[in-house]
Amino acid sequence: MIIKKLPVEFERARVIMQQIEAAGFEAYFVGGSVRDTISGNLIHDVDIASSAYPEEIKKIFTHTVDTGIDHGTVMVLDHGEGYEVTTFRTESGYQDFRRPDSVTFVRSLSEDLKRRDFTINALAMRENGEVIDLFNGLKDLKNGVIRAVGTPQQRFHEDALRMMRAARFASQLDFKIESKTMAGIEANAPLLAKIAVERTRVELEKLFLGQNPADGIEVFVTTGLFKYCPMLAPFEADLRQLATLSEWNLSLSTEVWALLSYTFYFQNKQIGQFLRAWKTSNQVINDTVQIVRAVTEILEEEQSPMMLFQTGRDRLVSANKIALLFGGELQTNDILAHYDALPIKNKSELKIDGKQLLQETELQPGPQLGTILMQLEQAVVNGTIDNQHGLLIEAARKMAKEG
Ligand SMILES: Nc1ccn([C@@H]2O[C@H](COP(=O)(O)OP(=O)(O)OP(=O)(O)O)[C@@H](O)[C@H]2O)c(=O)n1
Ligand SMILES: [Mg+2]
Repeated sequence: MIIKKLPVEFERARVIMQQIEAAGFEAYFVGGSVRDTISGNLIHDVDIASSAYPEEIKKIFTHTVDTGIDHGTVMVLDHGEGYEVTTFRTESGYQDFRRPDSVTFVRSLSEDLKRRDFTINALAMRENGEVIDLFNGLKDLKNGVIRAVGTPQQRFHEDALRMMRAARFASQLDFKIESKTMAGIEANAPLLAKIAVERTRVELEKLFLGQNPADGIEVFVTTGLFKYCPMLAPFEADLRQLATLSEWNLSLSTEVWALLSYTFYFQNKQIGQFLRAWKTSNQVINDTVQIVRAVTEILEEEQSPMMLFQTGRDRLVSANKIALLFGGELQTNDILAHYDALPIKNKSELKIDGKQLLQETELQPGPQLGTILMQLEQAVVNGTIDNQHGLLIEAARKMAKEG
């Protein structure tokens, strides 16, 4: 097979490949970009594999950066773009199921391709668009099949994350996993526990953000992979329930965590524990807490002004996506119209602050000051006091007297 019209990302990289070839080495496009081009999807990063050793690549090009020299990767800089060129390699001695003990550089493309995870990811392409298909990857790509290269057991022992990748590709590409590969995942699922949680997290997020999350989740649960992920083991039934949902619409990783937290009925504290176990950022934890609370209110059709205010526009959009998955009936636009009609959107818009309260009323520094500020904010958000400085001072004096 020859791909006649290459995406622009490849066109730009061709010059690099031609220079490597002119120096007497081989160079191929490999990995996801080849797979995605053949199946007509957009590509994001172009990976190049070469028979040249890193030192040889560095002699060919003036501008290079050692981005992963130990693994054989050098970045070649060309007109402001960077291209990762990785030497063909085999990896040996996978003691811990995740990182090879040593990387051996080789001169042969087939040695390199046969240690890749799936046939659809083991395609290579010359700079002229000619596809090299040593493992029937093209057929699997056409038929929508995820099949390990060679023996599944070996591939998953080399890197147990590949089992999550299989579930992720099932959703992302809407492909089916071939039966021996599936059996290999079932048999080796416990090895996933050895993988750094950050790596697993990325795959799980991609799974939920793919074309067919229901099928991806089905694989994740049926193979037992979920049992070897932080805090998911008790939730088989809930995960299965998720696999029955349709009209998937998530687009942000935070939405994935909010969906899971909502599904498992986690309270704020549990959301924190859950997401810390998955090593997400504090930002994701905060957003998730707010989104889950909003989903609950939206589904109960009681959107209080304070909830809208505290959730904020972007998180309301996320929350309603989750509510819609669970049969919510509110249009996102209607919720946003309510939000947009709030008297203030942000604390800083309140026409009073602590300093002014101290200067213009008899209030003293201390907890009462904070309480009164909060009550004023609530009153303005709920529309019971207009956001005017004089009115707020007056209300604060009254609160101070009553309090
Ligand atoms: N655990 C892994 C990770 C990657 N690869 C190989 O390295 C390539 C590039 O890896 P990566 O960019 O992580 O994945 P892609 O398949 O390119 O998918 P994506 O589109 O998400 O980048 C893969 O296609 C595959 O050939 C592998 O064999 N085993
Ligand atoms: Mg890639």
